[in-house]
Amino acid sequence: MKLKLAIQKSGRLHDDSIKLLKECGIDINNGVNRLKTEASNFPLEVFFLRDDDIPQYVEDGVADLGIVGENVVMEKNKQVQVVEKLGFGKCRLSVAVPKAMDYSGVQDLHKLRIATTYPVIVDDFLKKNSITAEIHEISGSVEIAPGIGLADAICDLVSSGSTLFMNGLKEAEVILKSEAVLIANNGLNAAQQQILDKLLFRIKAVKKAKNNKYILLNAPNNNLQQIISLLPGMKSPTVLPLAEEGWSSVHSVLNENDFWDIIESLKAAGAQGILVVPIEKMII
Ligand SMILES: Nc1ncnc2c1ncn2[C@@H]1O[C@H](COP(=O)(O)OP(=O)(O)OP(=O)(O)O)[C@@H](O)[C@H]1O
Ligand SMILES: O=P(O)(O)OC[C@H]1O[C@H](OP(=O)(O)OP(=O)(O)O)[C@H](O)[C@@H]1O
Ligand SMILES: [Mg+2]
Repeated sequence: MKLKLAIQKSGRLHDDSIKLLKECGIDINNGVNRLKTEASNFPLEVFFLRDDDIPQYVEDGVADLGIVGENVVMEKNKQVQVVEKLGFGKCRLSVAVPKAMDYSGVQDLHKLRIATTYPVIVDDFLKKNSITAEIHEISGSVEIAPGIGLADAICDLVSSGSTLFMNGLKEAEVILKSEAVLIANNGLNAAQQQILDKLLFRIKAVKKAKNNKYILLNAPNNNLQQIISLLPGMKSPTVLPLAEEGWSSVHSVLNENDFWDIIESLKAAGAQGILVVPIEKMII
């Protein structure tokens, strides 16, 4: 028994999808132009496909699992379950208008022609806001549409905003925020579910590790309690005596988000020789 996983053949999600599998300890041979491969050390077969097709394949059971953006899951609207957010491919789907346009709110989209590759999501957004506009579906290079007179506004993915900027557009409305997700067929049997659980266990350990750092520091014993109180740790920090009298080595795990604030407080409390090390896997 093997699970079949569909990932993007090439494009924004390809490399990170392969990297995630590697970090999960799954070896796949993804030679150039291969459209299908098997993991050598995990019950997984990998298909390389256009991302737009992945939700349909997962609904049909041609693939059991898929890695796609939430934007594609919403647009395709197939019967699949989203099992895990993967933390990469982060972007937003936004409406953008020409920089010179006087835009003050969604009502300004009324009667405009909007070019997009996301007609379903845009239609839904317009309906929810009671706006009547003309959706012009195109399959790529969306940002160029207003500049060549094809549309008055667009709806497309944005991350840095540089594509909008280069095409003389400005972001007007964020319709949704998206990242890559693992989707699964709704009818997995018990044996398939067991493999998925095994994969999910590894993905969660990799994700957790990415959000955390291992920290080591030297603390003067006379301020040890204060320094320990600043460090959460998985259970509680490890404290070891240093060879030099009056000092201890303190080890702990810190969340990336709290990181800089805590480092500053630690320094202020007399901590020295602070080392911060990435964690490869983290199992709680
Ligand atoms: N600029 C971006 N920054 C971050 N993530 C992005 C960005 N653009 C797209 N993505 C995410 O990556 C996914 C794939 O984007 P890509 O541009 O490679 O799609 P595509 O051109 O439709 O590829 P395909 O050839 O597979 O159909 C998008 O659906 C989205 O979830
Ligand atoms: O805000 P930015 O950082 O500029 O990113 C946004 C651009 O990225 C995506 O296209 P991509 O570069 O993946 O090319 P594509 O047209 O081949 O999908 C998206 O369709 C936007 O055009
Ligand atoms: Mg596509």
